[in-house]
Amino acid sequence: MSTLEIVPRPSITIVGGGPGGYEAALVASKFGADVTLVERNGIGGSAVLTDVVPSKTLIAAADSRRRVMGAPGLGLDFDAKSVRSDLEGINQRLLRLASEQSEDIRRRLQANGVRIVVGEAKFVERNVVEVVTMDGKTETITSDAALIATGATPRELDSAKPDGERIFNWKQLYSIDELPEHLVVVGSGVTGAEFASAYQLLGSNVTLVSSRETLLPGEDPDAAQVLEDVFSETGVNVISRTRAESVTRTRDGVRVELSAGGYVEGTHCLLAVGGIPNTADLGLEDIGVEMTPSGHIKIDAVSRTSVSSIYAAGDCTGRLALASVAAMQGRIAVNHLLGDIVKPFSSNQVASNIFTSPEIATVGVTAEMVATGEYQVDQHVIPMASNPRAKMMNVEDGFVKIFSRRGSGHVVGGVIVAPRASDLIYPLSLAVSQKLHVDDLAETFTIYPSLSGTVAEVARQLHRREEF
Ligand SMILES: Cc1cc2nc3c(=O)[nH]c(=O)nc-3n(C[C@H](O)[C@H](O)[C@H](O)COP(=O)(O)OP(=O)(O)OC[C@H]3O[C@@H](n4cnc5c(N)ncnc54)[C@H](O)[C@@H]3O)c2cc1C
Ligand SMILES: NC(=O)c1ccc[n+]([C@@H]2O[C@H](COP(=O)([O-])OP(=O)(O)OC[C@H]3O[C@@H](n4cnc5c(N)ncnc54)[C@H](O)[C@@H]3O)[C@@H](O)[C@H]2O)c1
Repeated sequence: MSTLEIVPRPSITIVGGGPGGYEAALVASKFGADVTLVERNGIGGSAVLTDVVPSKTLIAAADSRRRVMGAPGLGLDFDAKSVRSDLEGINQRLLRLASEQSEDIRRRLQANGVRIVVGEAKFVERNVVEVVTMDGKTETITSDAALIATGATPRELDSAKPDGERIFNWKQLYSIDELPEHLVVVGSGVTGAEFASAYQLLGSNVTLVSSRETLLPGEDPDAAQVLEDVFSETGVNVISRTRAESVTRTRDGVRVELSAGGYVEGTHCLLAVGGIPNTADLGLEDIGVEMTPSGHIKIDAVSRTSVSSIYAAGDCTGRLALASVAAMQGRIAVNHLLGDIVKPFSSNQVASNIFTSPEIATVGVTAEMVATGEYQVDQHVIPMASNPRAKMMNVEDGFVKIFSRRGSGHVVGGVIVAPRASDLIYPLSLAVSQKLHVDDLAETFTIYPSLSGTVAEVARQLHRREEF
């Protein structure tokens, strides 16, 4: 049951202006709530200003360089080696795009009647938030309900402090004007893999320090293997099964001490060792909001915390740290608290993409769930290299994999490793969320020739004849 059924025009305070917060604000104001959004930095949050938008814009430039440099392989005759990356220009463009997008969202929120308060929020009671505004004043906001969407901050190692000159976290990277000659990336999660891929494609030498056996722990192992092979072919030096013990400055670069012994030197270092939730200074313990040992806010499937009038969404909750998930959780929270029909959040339907070259997109059931016996599936894989359009485009790496539920034939998951896998995954995502059968995919027209033809072909291979 919703908490606000009997309030005619409920008031909602939203803390955090990232996708978890701003999406919820738009839905709540559309349904007539009186919405105040508090943000201490910029509207759009880290997603727009420092994380998703800047990194994907950098990657767009890196991927364009890859395609230009690969053009002689298609029969175009020019000196592809002379394509130089103007990092200063790339960074100026991506920061401009991020700031314009932030401004677009701010305008949309204001046009929808959302009141924006710039400042740092803290709960002083369950229904009272105190905001220290930019000019040092304190504003007190009382509301019927609240949504916390405060995101996360890069994790730091005591022995490797980012200085924004040679040692960086992912938010500081965009101040570099000259392309690093040798970038050492510490951490082989999604952030580390994406930046390693991008900087190598822009022209840097890249060393990736991975504490794990394989890249991208937790992701589809076949996809991680494709990326390892690509890294090996393109010269990204991966040092596995060793942690960075410390990172220090040398006279003209950095030195990374490794736990397995030895060290690696480079000109710059990126620390991509995960994030910690922004929940420490919100006053949540005092008002009874339960947290996990890692400092994330505990929520249920409709984003409600242990206090029924307070909801939480996004990276501060520790569920799949994705902008799309934050936005979905925020929408679910607002729909629930306003008494609308809500489909509870299901991680088994989330689609995500790793923006390396090639991209790695996944949806639904994972290889790990299959391996642990959580799901009984049939699966089929077809390499991209066999696709006619891929041959025309000189695409050699990647594959399409589909998982269908054994017995019923419904599509429950899939993986696509290909250029623009982020776009190609949509039919599989639709199939998973709408419980489509492999035959539905198989019988749907695709374009000839197209990369999506392989999606339909994999589905055809999973067709089972009726036994009479
Ligand atoms: C390098 C990188 C690339 C990524 N790329 C992708 C991608 O391609 N696709 C994808 O889906 N996800 C991506 N992610 C993940 C994505 O950035 C996060 O999942 C997303 O930002 C979460 O949104 P959010 O609303 O929870 O938090 P955020 O976007 O972090 O926003 C939270 C906001 O809350 C504000 N805030 C915090 N505390 C307070 C307070 N006390 N008072 C007022 N305001 C406060 C912060 O200033 C911040 O603006 C990436 C992450 C990283 C690190
Ligand atoms: N394209 C996208 O959607 C996208 C892009 C980037 C990040 N994200 C999301 O953000 C979240 C965080 O990802 P992330 O990659 O920043 O963090 P992560 O926690 O997933 O990975 C960090 C990695 O660093 C390793 N590590 C920690 N300390 C180390 C050390 N001293 N030396 C070497 N390795 C060390 C960890 O073992 C881990 O594998 C993820 O949930 C991810 O999905 C999404």
